[in-house]
Amino acid sequence: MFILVNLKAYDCDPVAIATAAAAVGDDADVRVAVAPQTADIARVAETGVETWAQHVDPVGHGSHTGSTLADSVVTAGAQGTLLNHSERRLRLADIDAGIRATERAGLDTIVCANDPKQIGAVTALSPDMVAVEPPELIGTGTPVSHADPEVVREAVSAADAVDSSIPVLCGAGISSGEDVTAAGELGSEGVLLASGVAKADDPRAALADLVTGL
Ligand SMILES: O=C[C@H](O)COP(=O)(O)O
Repeated sequence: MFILVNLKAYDCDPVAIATAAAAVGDDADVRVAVAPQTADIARVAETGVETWAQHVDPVGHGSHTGSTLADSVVTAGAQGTLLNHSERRLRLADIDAGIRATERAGLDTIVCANDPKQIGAVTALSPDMVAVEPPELIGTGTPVSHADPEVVREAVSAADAVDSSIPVLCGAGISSGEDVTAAGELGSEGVLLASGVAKADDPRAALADLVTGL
């Protein structure tokens, strides 16, 4: 299982969480990555944890004030980026252009989608991975793997029908090892989570709990 912790814009210590994530991942031999704010990518990457961007813009070098380039996050130390997160929606053409920009930069992509139909559509654009996240469960602490297992199963089927080589992750409300195990049993090859770690009183303990069943 791949565990990607998205720190969003939460008021947390990205370096402390990254350091803990690297240690927990190493100890458990589980792939654990952290997606901090863009401005924190370099110092998070310096901890040795696998580092992801939360978003890049579908543009190259040029007159694009305020844009985040795929090349720039690679230079800062990112290995991959989320695209089309529920809180950073893109038009289909921009998702496609974003994936092409990441390919040129050598950056992996996880394209997020709300539901199985959208998962089928974005899988057709050939990202490295896709992630299904029902928006109504994001940040609730109610795990998608328990609250809506069918959406995970159907997302896996929808992606498989288009390209079975593209792994499907799920996210929303995931906060425990039990949730991660349940996600795996539904066919998910990873989880995308945020508040369960970023808002935890003890993020290291929260991270350790995530890998307990793996
Ligand atoms: O990127 C992460 C997802 O939006 C899930 O967020 P959450 O774990 O706070 O529900």
